Amino acid sequence: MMEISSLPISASHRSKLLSAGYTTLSSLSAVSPLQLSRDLNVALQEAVDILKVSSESCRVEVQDGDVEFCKGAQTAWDMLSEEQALRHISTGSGDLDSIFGGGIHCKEVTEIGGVPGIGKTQLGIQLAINVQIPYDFGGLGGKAIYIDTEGSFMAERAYQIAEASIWDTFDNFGCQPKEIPEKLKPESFLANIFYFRICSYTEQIALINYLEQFLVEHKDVKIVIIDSVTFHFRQDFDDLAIRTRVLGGMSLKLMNLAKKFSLSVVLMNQVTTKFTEGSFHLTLALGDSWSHSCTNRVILYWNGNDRHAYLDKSPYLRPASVHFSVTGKGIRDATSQCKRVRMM
Ligand SMILES: Nc1ncnc2c1ncn2[C@@H]1O[C@H](COP(=O)(O)OP(=O)(O)OP(=O)(O)O)[C@@H](O)[C@H]1O
Repeated sequence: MMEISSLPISASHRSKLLSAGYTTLSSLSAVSPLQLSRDLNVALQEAVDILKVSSESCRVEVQDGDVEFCKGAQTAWDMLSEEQALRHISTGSGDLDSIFGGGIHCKEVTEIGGVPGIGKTQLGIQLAINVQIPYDFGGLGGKAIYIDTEGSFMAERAYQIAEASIWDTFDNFGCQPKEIPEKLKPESFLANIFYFRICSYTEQIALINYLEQFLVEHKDVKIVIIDSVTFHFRQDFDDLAIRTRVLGGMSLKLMNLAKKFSLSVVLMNQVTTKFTEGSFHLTLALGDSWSHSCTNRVILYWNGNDRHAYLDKSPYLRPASVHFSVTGKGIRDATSQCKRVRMM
């Protein structure tokens, strides 16, 4: 029977496992991440990572070529406890976080739709920064992948948002500027965003197929942002049936990655106008063919001069609408005074 000593994990995790009585891999097969994090007194994410390594090492050859995974059963109570213990990624606005149920959830695909200029890219950059807030300061201490299909990501803007986010986080904890650790500089935050510029739908499909390998090599990535997910599919695809099939496959892959790597996938999407019941409504680009692609969907829209967000789809939260703003510091609770015409 395989021993804990053969697991490719850190020496400190190995000794914590042994001290807590986990001596064989099979002793880990039925334990939930939450239970393990309590037993070992480590962060939930560390427990998830240990269990992932353990289940990978626990593959047994059953017959010629057949491989089976030894996995313990998980109860609904374990699932709920895990979900409650998982940290969410803050949008920078408490109000906006509230309609997502406390921020953007890991293990889920969240779609954010809106008209040009409403702030989708700003929100994407903010999330790529906020996912890096250290664990001790209420964040995930993760890294980000930013897949830019439109060329709208601005590194200079990311620097500004990082500076403000670092300052606000430490300020909330009553820290003085000199107490901010050296490694928590905007430069380091930018260095933790893996940026991919995509210029066609074939590049996008190829990158999504490659993502799993990249994530295996970069396990600390906790968010993948695609801005915007449908841009090249709207521009370059003529055959609608094939487009629907390709998009369906892509969204399934993204959902699986979110679950497997316990990370959040955020898909930015354009909205278009649709004429129904005698009036124009805003609908997400690619409409019905794309409607099952995400777990949660939020639509950003103008209401007079104000930016609002509407929770359009969620498996467990009721529809809600909040006011938010885009400021020099990034996404914040509403204060915006900018002038716009009503669009929804
Ligand atoms: N430094 C800043 N200070 C305040 N507001 C800003 C700043 N930078 C950008 N904005 C606001 O964000 C808007 C642009 O938002 P963003 O690029 O995120 O829109 P978008 O929804 O991604 O649009 P598109 O679909 O065209 O990419 C600007 O019009 C401006 O109102």
